[in-house]
Amino acid sequence: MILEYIRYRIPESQEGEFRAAYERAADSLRESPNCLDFELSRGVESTDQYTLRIRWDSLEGHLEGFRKGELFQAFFAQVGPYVDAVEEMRHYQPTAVVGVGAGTARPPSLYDWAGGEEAFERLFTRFYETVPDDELLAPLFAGMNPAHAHHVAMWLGEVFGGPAVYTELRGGYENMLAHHLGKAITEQQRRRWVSLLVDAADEVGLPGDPEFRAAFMSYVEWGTRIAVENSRPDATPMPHAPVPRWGWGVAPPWRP
Ligand code: HEM
Repeated sequence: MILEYIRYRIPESQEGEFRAAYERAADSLRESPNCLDFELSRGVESTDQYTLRIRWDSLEGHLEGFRKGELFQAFFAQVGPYVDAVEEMRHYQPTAVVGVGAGTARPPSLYDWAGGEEAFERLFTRFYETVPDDELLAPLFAGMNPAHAHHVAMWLGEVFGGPAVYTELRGGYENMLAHHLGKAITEQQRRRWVSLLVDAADEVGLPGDPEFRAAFMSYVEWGTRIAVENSRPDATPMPHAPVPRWGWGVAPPWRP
């Protein structure tokens, strides 16, 4: 990703036409697959100053993709008359100094909302207490590692925004995948796994609010279906992938 800044000085007499020209030119940016986003802002202290900030996918994306493509012609047809008013036109590379201020309201992670590490331990301890009594799941987990509940709690905690302990201590995605390979999990077993997990979530008092449960279930649906796919004898799963980081989706618990 690369940032482009174009700074203009526009006399008051040309301001209206300049802004109207940019409104038309903006269509080319909106249509460009190389453009991530953009904004034109006007100086507060010096109202004749304008800055256009464009985030491009890459320097090459801007110079080769956009500049040499048809969209640029339409763009330039609008803003070309203001070339002489350009004071700076440069690319900038973002640094590691980035952040979101406290003024931007963000909900806590799903991990914190659930109650942190202890909540996931409770959940999977209870869940794996019920598994040996289940006729569909018991055979699959017959030789289960005694620390299995703890390991899956670590995995889920990491997925839901907790510390990356499964990655650090248990080998991340690759190890989780290895445990599912060749298991030939059936759809009935998957459904039962989900159903017992929901029962356990209720029994151990995981938050029951619609927002949390919607996010929780969305991961459980996704994750169990992937487990089934990867467990097929003829599966060719991705050998490497990051541990997913799940969020609230379209229904966070509160809004600014
Ligand atoms: C969201 C869905 C799932 C997640 C996040 C998940 C996660 C995990 C993880 C992290 C491990 C490895 C634990 C370790 O490091 O020792 C594991 C192992 C295993 N999983 Fe899953 N799993 C999911 C779904 C399923 C389903 C649907 C089944 C079967 C119905 C299943 C059956 C197993 C089995 C049999 C093992 C090996 C247990 C052992 O021998 O220790 N998993 N799972």
